[in-house]
Amino acid sequence: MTSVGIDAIEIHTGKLKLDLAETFAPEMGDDPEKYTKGLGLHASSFPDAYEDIVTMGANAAHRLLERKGLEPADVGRIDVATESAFDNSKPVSTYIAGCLEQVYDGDFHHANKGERKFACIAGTQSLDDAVNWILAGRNRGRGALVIATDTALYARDSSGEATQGAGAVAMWITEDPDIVELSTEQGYGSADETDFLKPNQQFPSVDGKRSMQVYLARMRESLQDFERATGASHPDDYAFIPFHTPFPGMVRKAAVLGYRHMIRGTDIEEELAADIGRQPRRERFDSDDAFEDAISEYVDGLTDTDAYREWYDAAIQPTLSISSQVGNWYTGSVHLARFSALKHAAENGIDLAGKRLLVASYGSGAQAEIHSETVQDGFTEAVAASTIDEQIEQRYDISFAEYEQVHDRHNHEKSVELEPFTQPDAEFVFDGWGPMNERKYTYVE
Ligand SMILES: CC(C)(COP(=O)(O)OP(=O)(O)OC[C@H]1O[C@@H](n2cnc3c(N)ncnc32)[C@H](O)[C@@H]1OP(=O)(O)O)[C@@H](O)C(=O)NCCC(=O)NCCSC(=O)CC(=O)O
Repeated sequence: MTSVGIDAIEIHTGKLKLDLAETFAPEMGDDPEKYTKGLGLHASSFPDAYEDIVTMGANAAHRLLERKGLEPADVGRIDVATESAFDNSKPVSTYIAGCLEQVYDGDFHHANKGERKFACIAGTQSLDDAVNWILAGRNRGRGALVIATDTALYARDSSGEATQGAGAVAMWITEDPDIVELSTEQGYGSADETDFLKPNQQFPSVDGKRSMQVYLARMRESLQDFERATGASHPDDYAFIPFHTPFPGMVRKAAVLGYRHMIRGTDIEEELAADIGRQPRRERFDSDDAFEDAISEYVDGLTDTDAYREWYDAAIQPTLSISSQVGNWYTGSVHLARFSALKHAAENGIDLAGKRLLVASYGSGAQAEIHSETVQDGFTEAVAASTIDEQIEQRYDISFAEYEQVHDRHNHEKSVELEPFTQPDAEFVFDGWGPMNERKYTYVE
């Protein structure tokens, strides 16, 4: 069967940085370790005054096309995933195509453009659409540009303010890809939930604690569904497990439950039995509550074992490095997690070619999806070309007063002017409003 997957990835972070421990925590009256240790977050990225979901997506896509030497004629689809759209009709992909047409001779009139919405999982769904389009043989030799772009802002003085972020991930989907090939097997866990939603409002209504439970429940269902297609999973099957990462602390909770599930009935469970016993089995308990208590106790013990720690440090921790510096990018978040892991492997000489990743996406409302990916020979070179470290390093570090202005600037209900903190350089910028209330963009040399 044709090998289809991700051939190139480019990332654009919002150019401003809010330091959560140094700048945000003191203003909130919080211990900085709530952020760095509890949530696992050091900083959030924010868009500067001239940035938004279109500029971030277009700049990531432009760098990708340039690096791969691609022209508009090579692109058969532009799929944008976002939950920060500002238009209920005209998709963000048309704005991004309009930006790119300013800098290329050709146009994208032949390219199918769309916008996917299902909270954070829409990025993975767009990837899926692109892969299926190629597998169906409808691409006529063209590739698909998939762009996940979001500005994750929460209402001021809400608890979600701790987990904000902004940026875009552009992915190039082709046959015989350089980075990863996607499995055809997938598992889903999907239910009508009200954990996090934005009913015609910019900032989410979110029940943070409940959203954590919904995340874990849907992840469990999707892993079970995946295993119906593939058979039981074992921790040794996967080099890394990139999760959707609203904040790294969420992944910590999901990882230990996934590990418990995967070791049940295996050699690892047997080896750990002397220390922490075997996993509680439901049939041995009189009530659900008693069973749940026993599971909690087992999971607490499991978290402290060397076997678990070593697995977590090798398969999970490397997926969190970018997220911990930039916060939640919603649709882009799981794709940052995959990229962090590949970057870690490339930088540490880990030979991943032929090894597999288990990619666990999630979107509130709520759905989880799990599939596997096989890393390709060209991954090291593809990942080494990224400028994400420099971008993170070069962000302008905002004060709390500046943060308040930036939040207002990007609040759709306020029209606040703001002097940029950074200087645009060879990139697309927001350039005001057109006569039909459309946003306008220019390329700054
Ligand atoms: C994550 C939050 C619930 C955190 O809420 P709170 O502000 O109440 O924080 P909290 O008190 O629970 O503390 C957070 C963690 O830090 C720990 N903690 C607190 N103080 C600490 C200290 N001094 N040292 C070490 N750890 C500390 C707590 O025990 C807890 O970990 P522990 O919990 O281990 O005890 C909130 O920020 C939030 O609602 N964020 C938005 C979440 C969201 O977007 N959900 C949707 C996900 S899907 C998504 O991305 C959206 C989509 O799909 O579209």
